[in-house]
Amino acid sequence: MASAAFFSTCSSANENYLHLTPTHAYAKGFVNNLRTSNLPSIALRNERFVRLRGFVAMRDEGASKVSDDGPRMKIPHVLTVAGSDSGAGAGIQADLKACAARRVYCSTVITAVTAQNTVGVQGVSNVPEDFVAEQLKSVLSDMEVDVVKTGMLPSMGTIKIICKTLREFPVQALVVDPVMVSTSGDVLAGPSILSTFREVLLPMADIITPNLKEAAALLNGMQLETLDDMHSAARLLHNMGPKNVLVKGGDLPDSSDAVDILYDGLNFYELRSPRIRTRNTHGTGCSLASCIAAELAKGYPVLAAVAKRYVETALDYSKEIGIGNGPQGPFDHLLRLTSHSQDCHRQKPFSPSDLFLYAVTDSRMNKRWGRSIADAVKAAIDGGVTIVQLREKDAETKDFLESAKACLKICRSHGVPLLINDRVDVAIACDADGVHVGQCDMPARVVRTLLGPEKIIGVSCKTPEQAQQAWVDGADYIGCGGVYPTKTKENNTAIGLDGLKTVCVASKLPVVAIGGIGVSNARAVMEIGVPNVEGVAVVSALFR
Ligand SMILES: Cc1ncc(COP(=O)(O)OP(=O)(O)O)c(N)n1
Ligand SMILES: Cc1nc(C(=O)O)sc1CCOP(=O)(O)O
Ligand SMILES: [Mg+2]
Repeated sequence: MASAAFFSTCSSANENYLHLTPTHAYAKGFVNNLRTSNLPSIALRNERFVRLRGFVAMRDEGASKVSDDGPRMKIPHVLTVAGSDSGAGAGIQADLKACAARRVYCSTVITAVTAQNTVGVQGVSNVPEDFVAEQLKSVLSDMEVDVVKTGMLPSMGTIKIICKTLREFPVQALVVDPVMVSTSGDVLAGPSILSTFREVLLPMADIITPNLKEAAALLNGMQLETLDDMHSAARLLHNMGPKNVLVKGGDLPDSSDAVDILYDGLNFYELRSPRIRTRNTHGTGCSLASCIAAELAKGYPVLAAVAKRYVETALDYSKEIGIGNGPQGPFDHLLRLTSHSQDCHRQKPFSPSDLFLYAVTDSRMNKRWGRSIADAVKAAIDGGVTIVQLREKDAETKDFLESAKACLKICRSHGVPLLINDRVDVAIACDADGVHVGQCDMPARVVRTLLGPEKIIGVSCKTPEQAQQAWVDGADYIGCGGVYPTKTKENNTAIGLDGLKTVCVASKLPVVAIGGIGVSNARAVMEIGVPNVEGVAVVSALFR
């Protein structure tokens, strides 16, 4: 039965849950209690970002405004300044789709219009520089842009106008994708702009994202053929002024992996992922840069923002689509173009906001209530949980697999991801959305190899070092706890809110807090003041 304390929480939200099952009602109580605390968390993200970037003043708009017509939530906003691609695989069109996929608003300033398809670029018409300036002013003077991302900049004048306008309307970050040559090999910005690029734009950039050809062009034709060459290029480009350099090694010969090098002036990070063999790679550079801009706009630091996984997933997903007859096709940014009839049976791409209310099942608790795992999961989803993990420590493998399949059906039909605790074999067998592993389970790096780029991987972490390793291993999020003492997991040390904060600050991945969390203390967890706490994971508060 639901407790009196619970109902007092609910009645404060003016809702009557007496007709609901306890799990359903408890989940609703969480959602109501946390929903209001999510707004400050967005505010804190923006505040932290401003601090990270070294700006003295907070933007005075804050996270949410209250006007006569109700509250207005601040939405992360990227402005892309780039060329239009009539084939819509790259340029402005790719940027819009990538930002939409990352759930960020995207406004556009068009610098050139290209007649382009999967064969190549048939024509280019530059937008007059004055009109680029006018578009920039229209957007920046009115809308609260967080991050500007640049793509095709066809003339020195255009580059100078952008830099001048950004000095007048400063934003939190500038992402520069130094587009010079299209994937088809057509020149989009000639050598005449190189010096302006180096001298004016690069010093203002928070991150630049050249591929090997672009890095070579910026470095006067330097040969880039090995990983060592990429390290040297990143260092030399960093000397030109950008705060971070991402040299993309997709074109590196003789490499089975796609390796990018990120250099922040202090450390090199080798970002390695399996090379995805597909013709549909047109627009990957624009999309990755937009994705980075989108994550920066949400408040993530640069290292976490370099979300290669999104582009990998989209490429992997789009291998079979056939658009156009040329050698390089566009990919499916929103993962919506195929499997029309089975939309509800396909996995959605992971979003950190999925972690908001994370239900972890417990076979003993379900048994005590005499209900199946699937019934428990259904009730939790009806109550508003945003992700489910099946943690069935006592179940026989065969029964676990059957339950997992039943739960997956329910979860997919509600758009809620389903993860499996510990058992990678069960996850593969039922095609679950991912796996959650602890420090004594299969290493996340091995799990990633087994599950591929599309699946969600979570790792339990109690220390900053473990959080760093989870990121290196290719996890999507970390579970951090126990925040409070819990009876659900034996011999589990509680790290408290301070311990949680220490791990979150070190983590480049989104975090879900776990351990002893209930309706009464969930808000305190969400409000610890770090931007990457995305939600709370609970067992007994939902299922006991
Ligand atoms: C979201 C989340 N965080 C942490 C854990 C704990 O995982 P682990 O340390 O592997 O312990 P067990 O759950 O396997 O006992 C979790 N399951 N979920
Ligand atoms: C499964 C689990 N992992 C933890 C960790 O600290 O990693 S705490 C925990 C149990 C959480 O259960 P409850 O919500 O009932 O306290
Ligand atoms: Mg485990």
